[in-house]
Amino acid sequence: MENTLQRVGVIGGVRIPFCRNNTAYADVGNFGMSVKVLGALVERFGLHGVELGEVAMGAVIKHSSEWNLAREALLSSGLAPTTPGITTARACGTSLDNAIIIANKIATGQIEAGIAGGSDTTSDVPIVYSQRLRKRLLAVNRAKTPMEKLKTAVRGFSLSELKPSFPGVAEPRTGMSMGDHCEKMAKEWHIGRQEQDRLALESHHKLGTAYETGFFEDLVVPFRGLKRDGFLRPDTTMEKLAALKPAFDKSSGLGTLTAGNSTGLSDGAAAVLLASEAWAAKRGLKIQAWLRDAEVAAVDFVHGEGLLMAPTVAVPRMLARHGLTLQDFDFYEIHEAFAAQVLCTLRAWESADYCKNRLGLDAPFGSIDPARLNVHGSSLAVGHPFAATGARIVATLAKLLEQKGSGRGLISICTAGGMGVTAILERN
Ligand SMILES: CC(=O)SCCNC(=O)CCNC(=O)[C@H](O)C(C)(C)COP(=O)(O)OP(=O)(O)OC[C@H]1O[C@@H](n2cnc3c(N)ncnc32)[C@H](O)[C@@H]1OP(=O)(O)O
Repeated sequence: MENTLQRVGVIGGVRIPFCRNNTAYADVGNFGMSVKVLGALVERFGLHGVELGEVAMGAVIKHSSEWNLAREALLSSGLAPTTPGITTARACGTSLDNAIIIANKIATGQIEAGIAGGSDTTSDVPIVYSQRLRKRLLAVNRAKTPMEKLKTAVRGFSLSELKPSFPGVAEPRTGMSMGDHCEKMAKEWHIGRQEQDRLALESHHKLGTAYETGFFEDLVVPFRGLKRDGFLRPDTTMEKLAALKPAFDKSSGLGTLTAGNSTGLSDGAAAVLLASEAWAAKRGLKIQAWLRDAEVAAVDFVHGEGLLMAPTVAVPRMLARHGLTLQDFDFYEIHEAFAAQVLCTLRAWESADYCKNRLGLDAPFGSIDPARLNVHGSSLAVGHPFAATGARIVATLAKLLEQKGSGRGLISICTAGGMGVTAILERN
C-alpha cells in the first residue's frame, strides 16, 4: 500500500462583516451566521447540490444544542445533504485548524474538497445554572405524575439555585483574563503603550484602505445591513487612542492594554473552500494558493510562560522542516488578539536569549519587514469572533498571494489555553 500526498489548494473564502457584540447580529447566533457564510461560498463557487468530502466548522462560545453545528448549517446551505460535517473547537485557532483538518484529508486522498470555517457570537452566550438546579429539573422531567413533579420542584428549593453562571474570557487554570495575561506579557517584553497604539492605528488605516480599493469585494458578503466591519475606525488617531484608559491593569498606573489596542468582543463567521488540483480543474475553479504545511504548539503558561506566546514556538518548528527562515515570506498574517501579542511575538524572535534558551536556535530567528505584516489590517480593526478568525486570515492571504502572482505567506494565531496554530500558504 502506498500513500502519495497531493497538493491542497485554497479556492477562496468569504466572511460576513464582523461586528461588535449586541449590535447587528445580536439575534442571529452561530447557526444563522454559519449558514450565511456557507451559502455564500455555495453561491460564489457554484456548489448547489454538490457533495463535498467534509465541512469542518466550529464555534468557541456555543449552546449545547449547537453540538452538531457544521452538519446542521450545511444542511441549510445548498450543499448536497450527503455532505458530512464535523464541529470542532480550538479557541481562536478553530477555523485555521479546520483548514488543516480539511487539507490533511485532501492531501492523503480521503476527500477531494471541503470547507473549513467558524463562527462566534458574544451576544447570545450559553448561560449555565447551578448543578443543583440542573439536577432538580432533570428529576422533575423524570417524575411520572403532576403531583410528583410539583413535589420534586419545590422540595428543599433555595433561591440560590437560580444564580446563573456566565461564560468569560478567563483562563480556568489562572483565573486571569486573556487581557490580564497579555498585559503581563507586555510588561515582561517591555512593550510600550505607544507602539501598541501605533499598531492598532495602522490596522484601522490599512483595513480602511483595503475596503476603499475593493480588496474585500468578493471576500466580504453584506449581512443584516452591514457592508463593512463594525469595528473599523479609519478616522482614529494616535491622540484618540492615547486618551483611552487601561482596560485590564486599571489601578497600578502601569497598564498599557486599552479598548483601542485590544480586540473587541465580536460576532461573525467566515469559511473557505479547499480542494485538490484535480477537483478544482474538473469544476473550472482556480487555485489562489497552496496550503503547504501547518504546526501547532503549546506553552506552559501555568508555570510562567506567556499565555499567548505559543506561535513563537510553532513557527520555527514548521519552518525548520522546510529549511526556511523567518525572512523567506512575502506576507505575515499575525492575528492581532492584542497589539501587545503581536509585538511580544516579534520581540521574542529577535531575542538571542529567548531563541537560544526557549526555542533551541543557534541564532535569533530575526526580524520581519513591517511593511509585509497584516497588509490589509487584522483583528484589531476587523474584529475577532474567535472561531472565525482563522478562515478570515486564510481567505485574505490566499487572495493576496493570487494578486501578487507568486510568493509565500505565514499565518500565526495565538489561542486561549496557551496554544498557537500556524500555517504556510504559497503560490508559485
Ligand atoms: C487568543 C486571543 O485572541 S485572546 C483575545 C480574546 N479576546 C478578548 O479577550 C477580548 C478582549 N476585549 C475586551 O474584553 C473588551 O473589548 C475590552 C475590555 C478591551 C473593552 O471593552 P469596552 O470598554 O466595552 O470597549 P468599548 O468598545 O466600549 O470601548 C471603550 C471606549 O474606547 C473607545 N475606542 C475603542 N476603540 C477605539 C479606537 N480604535 N479609537 C478610538 N476610540 C476607541 C470606544 O469608543 C469607547 O469610548 P466611549 O467609552 O467614549 O464610548
